[in-house]
Amino acid sequence: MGSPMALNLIKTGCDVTVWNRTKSKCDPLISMGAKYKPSPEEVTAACDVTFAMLADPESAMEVACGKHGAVSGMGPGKGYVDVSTVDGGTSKLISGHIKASGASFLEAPVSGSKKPAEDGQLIFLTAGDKSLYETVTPFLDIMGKSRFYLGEVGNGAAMKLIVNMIMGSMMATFSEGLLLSEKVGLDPNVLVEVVSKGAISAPMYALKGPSMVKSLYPTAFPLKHQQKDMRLALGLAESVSQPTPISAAANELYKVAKSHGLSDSDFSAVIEALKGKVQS
Ligand SMILES: NC(=O)C1=CN([C@@H]2O[C@H](COP(=O)(O)OP(=O)(O)OC[C@H]3O[C@@H](n4cnc5c(N)ncnc54)[C@H](OP(=O)(O)O)[C@@H]3O)[C@@H](O)[C@H]2O)C=CC1
Ligand SMILES: O=CC(=O)O
Repeated sequence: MGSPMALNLIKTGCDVTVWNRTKSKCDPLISMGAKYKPSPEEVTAACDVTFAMLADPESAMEVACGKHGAVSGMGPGKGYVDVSTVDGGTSKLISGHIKASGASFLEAPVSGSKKPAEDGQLIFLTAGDKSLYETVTPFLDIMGKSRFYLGEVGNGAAMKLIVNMIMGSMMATFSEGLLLSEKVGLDPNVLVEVVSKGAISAPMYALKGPSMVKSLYPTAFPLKHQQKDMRLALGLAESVSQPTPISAAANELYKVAKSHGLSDSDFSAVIEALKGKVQS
């Protein structure tokens, strides 16, 4: 996600400096004009605004607050925008460290997958320092099609987790429908078409249904990240005693799919967890 987002900034003429743990993934961006720094600390020291796109709460914390992390290069007048999908608690911790340096913080997880990231069509769910939100609006508008400012840090994370909790459950029940249709002698491709015509139509079903029928799961949104989001959303629900039995059941399916080696496949591979025999 970070690569296509950075690429869109570069293409529109922004002065972009990049870092990634695996340096080779920066090379295409460098060849497009990005500068490179060898640590998060050196990126934040060199830039007015830094966007961070990391896998999960642990990596977001490490890159922000670890040795040679982003916080070390921050200071008054600078801004840190974390676009990773993490829980509100992690976001608040990172915010606290960034703000202690005198800098501003915005959480801004994104809705939309690999293709929307490439096309500059992401949806930003932001919360935190309003002045930083206003400063980075031109950049958000390059990388995305919509943006929401949701108030205090934690609200952006919560919105993102709720959206992905719904998405994960939708994908799980869609998988059940595809397999059931096939078992009762219906063509699952026709089911995809029928669904696309009615009130429950969703771009996700039309996009992923045909390849799911062929047992193909080209990765847009890795299954391991969908399961992470289900887990974090269930934690959020637990914190306010909100029953979420359907999402809890769906989460179990993603865990089964992970245990069958499908972590790096697209999250639509959750359908494999419902088959008698699991592909690897
Ligand atoms: N893919 C999608 O469709 C969407 C993803 N998201 C969210 O965006 C985030 C990124 O997703 P995506 O790009 O798909 O994930 P990837 O797994 O492709 O990328 C994860 C990134 O995190 C880095 N990373 C992981 N662990 C560490 C660590 N310990 N220290 C430093 N860097 C680390 C990786 O570095 P390295 O290259 O070295 O492994 C890589 O740059 C996730 O939070 C995901 O939930 C949100 C919307 C859509
Ligand atoms: O987080 C995933 C997405 O598609 O949005």
